[in-house]
Amino acid sequence: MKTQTTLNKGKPDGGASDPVMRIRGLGHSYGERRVLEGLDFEVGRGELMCVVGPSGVGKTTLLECLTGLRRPGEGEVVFDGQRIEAPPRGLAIVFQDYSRSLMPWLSVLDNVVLPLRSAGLDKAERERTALEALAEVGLSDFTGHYPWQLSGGMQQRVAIARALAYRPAVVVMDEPFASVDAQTRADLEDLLLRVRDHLGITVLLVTHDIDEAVYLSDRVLALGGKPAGIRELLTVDLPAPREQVSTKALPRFAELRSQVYRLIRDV
Ligand SMILES: Nc1ncnc2c1ncn2[C@@H]1O[C@H](COP(=O)(O)OP(=O)(O)OP(=O)(O)O)[C@@H](O)[C@H]1O
Repeated sequence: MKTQTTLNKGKPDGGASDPVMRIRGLGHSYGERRVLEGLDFEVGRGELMCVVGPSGVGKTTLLECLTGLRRPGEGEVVFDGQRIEAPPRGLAIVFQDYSRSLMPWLSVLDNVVLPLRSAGLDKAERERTALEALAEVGLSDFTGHYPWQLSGGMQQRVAIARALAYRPAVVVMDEPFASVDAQTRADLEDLLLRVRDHLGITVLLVTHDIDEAVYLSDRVLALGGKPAGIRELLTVDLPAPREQVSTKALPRFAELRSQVYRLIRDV
């Protein structure tokens, strides 16, 4: 089992000691509009990195380029030694809108099983893998329910289980907790930290919430400027394990929070 204390992969030049993703000279334009320019950084294996920046800066565009959903205009993204041209196996994506990502006519179990059909597993293996992933997110007692019978937070846990069932090396999440209430959000943040520690996966997460970015991250990637580049790749040197009340009460948490706030505000 990995612990958060071993997961601080940052190097001063934006590199990582054991990189799972390398981003080199990444840039992108929509027509004449230049959105991203000259991004160079690495994501360490097992690292949790949050991407922050003002609205419209290019966070989603960056995630799309990193996952192979969008081909960047310039530069390259290398995942486990292979240049990404399309969404690779070993990389799972979780979006904000769980209500549109789950199939309402399928049970919780079948929603998690569905994408495993292309994974070359037989029916019994698919079910076993899906049940393991549902246990990981604490939903073993709800496998026969339908998504519409669950709360928003539980539905997002199903979406996370579906991503985990693939046994990905990297999970990419775009504002995954933005549509739930504050308490559920805190619970899902802690679930993500537990799952990351337990499975040793790498997580890249876009968020507008500065507290969330500091609380979750090993490093925070702050985007800024027009076109956007890396304003800073900030190492979060908070002790592990993180805990909602005691971690957020630390003076260092407040310092880091102000630092990230300033990075986002001073565009
Ligand atoms: N498909 C597209 N075609 C043209 N312009 C786009 C497209 N997608 C995004 N843009 C523009 O590119 C810029 C960056 O958008 P993006 O969605 O990546 O930013 P963001 O930081 O994720 O924004 P937000 O925080 O508001 O979600 C914005 O100005 C947006 O209007």
